[in-house]
Amino acid sequence: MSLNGKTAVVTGAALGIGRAITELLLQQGAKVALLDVNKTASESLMEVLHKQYGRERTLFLNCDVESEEQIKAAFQKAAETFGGIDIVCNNAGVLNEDTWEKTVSVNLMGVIRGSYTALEHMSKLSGGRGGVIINTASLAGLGPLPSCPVYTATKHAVVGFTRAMAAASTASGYGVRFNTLCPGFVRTDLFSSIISNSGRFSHLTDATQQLVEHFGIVDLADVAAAVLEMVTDETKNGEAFLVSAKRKEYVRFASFV
Ligand SMILES: NC(=O)C1=CN([C@@H]2O[C@H](COP(=O)(O)OP(=O)(O)OC[C@H]3O[C@@H](n4cnc5c(N)ncnc54)[C@H](O)[C@@H]3O)[C@@H](O)[C@H]2O)C=CC1
Ligand SMILES: CC/C=C\C[C@H](O)C(=O)/C=C/C=C/C=C\C=C\[C@@H](O)C/C=C\CCC(=O)O
Repeated sequence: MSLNGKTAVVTGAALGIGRAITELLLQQGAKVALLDVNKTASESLMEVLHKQYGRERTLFLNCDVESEEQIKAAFQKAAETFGGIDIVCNNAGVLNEDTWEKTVSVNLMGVIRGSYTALEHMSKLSGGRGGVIINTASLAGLGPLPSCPVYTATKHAVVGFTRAMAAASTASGYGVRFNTLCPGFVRTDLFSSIISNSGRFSHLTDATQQLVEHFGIVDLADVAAAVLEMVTDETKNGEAFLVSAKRKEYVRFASFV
């Protein structure tokens, strides 16, 4: 699937993985609506993107994925500006075991809000033209991160939700593919916050460091490339792409039926 003329919405687009996804989608010819709460970082990135891609193919929308109202307004504005939505990356996420309710609200509920709002615009049953939704989980969506049990729970939930939505979409005829991205450790602001944000489990950060040493640090470019593959390969639906420094593979889940 070529991305020329396609429209993407990326949440958490201002920094880290979201920025890398945004820049790769733009390089591939897409138009991108960048949704984020960090206005300073977003405006700084938009200056860079305007110089590189012009002003017509990007749109920054200040949007907190904890707010249903803000998500709906941002997706509506993106659809009106670019004439529809083809690709959504529900990527915004936080890691904080102290403010764990917020972690759930952003990482899990934000992905659910984004997925359901995206379907309103993309589903062929509601006048959309179909497309693909990529939800960002984590390696912590596949295995336990002892210093971050709530973060781990949100990421496991994103994997399960996304796989179930892929099956529901196929059964319903929405024409929308759902896949989940499971990156390993990536040097971003979120990664750097692990020690200060482990809360009552801060005594376990050594165990996390051992996991970092085991899995290594993966490049942002490799993470973004995995997203591009799941976006452009129209055979991919219900997949979880594990991307670490040493492994890049679609996860094989046990089947009980
Ligand atoms: N850095 C890592 O090692 C890994 C990160 N992830 C996941 O990747 C995603 C992106 O994380 P990073 O790029 O590492 O983090 P980051 O902290 O560098 O960037 C996160 C972006 O999301 C935005 N954001 C945070 N809360 C928001 C909200 N309520 N509404 C809208 N935007 C919001 C931030 O302003 C920021 O621009 C997250 O879902 C994270 O859980 C997954 C695996 C590995
Ligand atoms: C330090 C946290 C920094 C960033 C958070 C980010 O989401 C991240 O990179 C988290 C990584 C968590 C890894 C957690 C546990 C790994 C568990 C192992 O049991 C293996 C997990 C999956 C292997 C999959 C497989 O098929 O073998």
